[in-house]
Amino acid sequence: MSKVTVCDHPLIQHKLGVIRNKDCGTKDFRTIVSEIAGLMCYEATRDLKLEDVEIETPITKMTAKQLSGRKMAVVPILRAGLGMVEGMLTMIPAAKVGHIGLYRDPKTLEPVEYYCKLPADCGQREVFVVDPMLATGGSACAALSMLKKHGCKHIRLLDIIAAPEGIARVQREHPDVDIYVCSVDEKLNDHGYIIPGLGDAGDRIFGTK
Ligand SMILES: O=P(O)(O)OC[C@H]1O[C@H](OP(=O)(O)OP(=O)(O)O)[C@H](O)[C@@H]1O
Ligand SMILES: O=c1cc[nH]c(=O)[nH]1
Ligand SMILES: [Mg+2]
Repeated sequence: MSKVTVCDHPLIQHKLGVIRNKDCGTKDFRTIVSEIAGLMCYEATRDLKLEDVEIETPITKMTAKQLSGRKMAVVPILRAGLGMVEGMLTMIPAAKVGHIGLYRDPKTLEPVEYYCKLPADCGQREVFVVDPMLATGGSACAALSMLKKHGCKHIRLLDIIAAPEGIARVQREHPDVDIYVCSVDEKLNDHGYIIPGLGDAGDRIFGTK
């Protein structure tokens, strides 16, 4: 069963409070989403493997550490997930970036696919799927299925805010995928929006409403 980690670091929780506020404008919203993504990346990479490496400091020889596990990839779910890419790459600059285009049909709430471009070797990589919102879980589950069809076997899902319904669906359909969130909110409203949430993340990042 997917492990759910709530990233409860005070800096993350403070920043989350700022972007939830309806008066937070596009510029600040975009900047802070990126900052939160960087901090979430720190939590979501905590168990990466290290190996010893012999180096020489300006003073003496020593045994240092370096990452030894799989190479990494960041995969945003378009559009809102794009807001988390830069923050992720500040922490893991060598990661490749794939893109999955999905939007949620406002009437049916079903995800509609419109784009998929992944690194050729994504099956060998540790994949970090990023999207600020996990609501019904339809978009995340569709993205995870697309990645698995392309051979990805080691996937983690990072969402800033999740509804309990979305977490339950990912756990049911993709029990091998661990989930990292900053908050598990109360519930969904009749239109599939997270309560209290922060509204439409894509619109707030790109200023489209
Ligand atoms: O869990 P779900 O019920 O599928 O909802 C979550 C999805 O909805 C939002 O995207 P949206 O469809 O608004 O597309 P956008 O990023 O282009 O705004 C959000 O960024 C997720 O991808
Ligand atoms: O609350 C929600 C639900 C889905 N997508 C969003 O951007 N916000
Ligand atoms: Mg949207």
